Amino acid sequence: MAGKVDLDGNAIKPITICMIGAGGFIGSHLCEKLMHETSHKVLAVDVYSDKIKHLLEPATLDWADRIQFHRINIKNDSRLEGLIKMADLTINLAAICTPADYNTRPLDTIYSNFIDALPVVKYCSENGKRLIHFSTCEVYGKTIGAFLPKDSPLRKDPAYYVLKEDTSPCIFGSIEKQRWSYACAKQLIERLIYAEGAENGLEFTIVRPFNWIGPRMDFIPGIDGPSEGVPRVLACFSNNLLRREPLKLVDGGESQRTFIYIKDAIEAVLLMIENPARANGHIFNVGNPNNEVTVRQLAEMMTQVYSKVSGESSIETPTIDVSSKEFYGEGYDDSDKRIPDMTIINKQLGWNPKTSLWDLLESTLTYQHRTYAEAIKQAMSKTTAN
Ligand SMILES: NC(=O)c1ccc[n+]([C@@H]2O[C@H](COP(=O)([O-])OP(=O)(O)OC[C@H]3O[C@@H](n4cnc5c(N)ncnc54)[C@H](O)[C@@H]3O)[C@@H](O)[C@H]2O)c1
Ligand SMILES: O=c1ccn([C@@H]2O[C@H](COP(=O)(O)OP(=O)(O)O[C@H]3OC[C@@H](O)[C@H](O)[C@H]3O)[C@@H](O)[C@H]2O)c(=O)[nH]1
Repeated sequence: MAGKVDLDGNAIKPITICMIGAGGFIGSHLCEKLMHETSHKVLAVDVYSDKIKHLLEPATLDWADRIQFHRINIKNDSRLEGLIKMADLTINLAAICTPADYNTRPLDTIYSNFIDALPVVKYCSENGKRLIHFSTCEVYGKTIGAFLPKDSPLRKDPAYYVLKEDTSPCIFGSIEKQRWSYACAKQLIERLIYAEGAENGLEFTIVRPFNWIGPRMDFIPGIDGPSEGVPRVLACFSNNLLRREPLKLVDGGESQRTFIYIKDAIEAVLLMIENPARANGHIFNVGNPNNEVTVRQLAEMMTQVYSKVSGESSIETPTIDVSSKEFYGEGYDDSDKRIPDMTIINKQLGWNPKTSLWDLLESTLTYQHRTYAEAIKQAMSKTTAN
């Protein structure tokens, strides 16, 4: 790693990073990248470590002295401030961030995304430490175009749907649509961080991920993680494919998303870590505007790709429609369309995503098949035997 330079040609000095939520999907990929490709140290904070256990043991690995796991719940642990003080940079990924929770556990969602993040911001600000905080593309809510008549030609005008960090409004539904509890809490913590920057000089970067997907995302119900519960769409559809059951399309699967491969997105985060002068004070969209599909198209593509990687033909009825009330319960609502504007990240960090949706699904579903197919077969044959 010797001789690595930043985007301005300056030598990159190894730093210590306090990574909160390091045991999650994004955290596990970021830890991997930092261990494999840099000399930085990581103080990894989480309540779980399963997704990074390959980086923590055995102690003989090349990077054994560069990663330490701290099993800490940041809600109530006095060790947090000490760890932030020991580090040069704090990255906060900890959150409840699965839509099935937003309307069914709104209090936990708001506490997790706002109240629990407050001390992290405060400790960074008081101790003069840099903070990279993970927000979400959900802070944009719905597009302006969603409110135009269905046949309006303006719906085709990017000015009505492309989401820009510095100009797009944040449009949420009514309070009884508790889906927006998450987006609203994330928006308020963004505003607080921004205000700490403006009034107290906090050095911060805010990341708005647009549907990052890949291996280790969420859990497969009944196999790992909680036995009950609804993960995000990649894991829901993977679970259906593995069990040879129809993929469920919520409210017709008409919502649109842009999906980005986790490994492309992690490149962007590493650039932020290693180029503070270019990243501080900015909010960055991180997504792939070229990978847009409706959820129905995603289901069709995943069905095709899974057939290819598993060698199994698809089932006769690959998808079924379900209402959002049936699937998520009362108070669900949805983002209609999410296309990130890439101007700011392009200008500041020269970053662009690379991987097509087909390619990222192929590598991700190969991983899902390899990791889960056997365990699912065994679990299903046990159920049939009982
Ligand atoms: N994956 C995406 O596409 C996406 C999109 C938008 C925003 N984000 C944001 O990025 C961040 C990481 O997302 P992810 O996809 O890796 O989710 P994840 O659920 O896999 O990871 C979050 C991690 O935080 C940990 N955590 C939660 N509360 C904690 C607490 N009180 N103390 C200690 N650890 C705690 C969890 O155990 C988990 O390991 C979140 O803030 C999320 O809102 C992710
Ligand atoms: O089985 C399913 C699961 C999900 N869906 C639909 O698929 C779409 C995507 O759902 P996801 O669960 O991946 O989550 P969303 O894209 O709505 O939100 C996510 O966005 C960014 C992050 O902040 C969070 O990770 C999460 O809130 C939604 O329209 C949802 O209704 C299905 O049609 N069927």
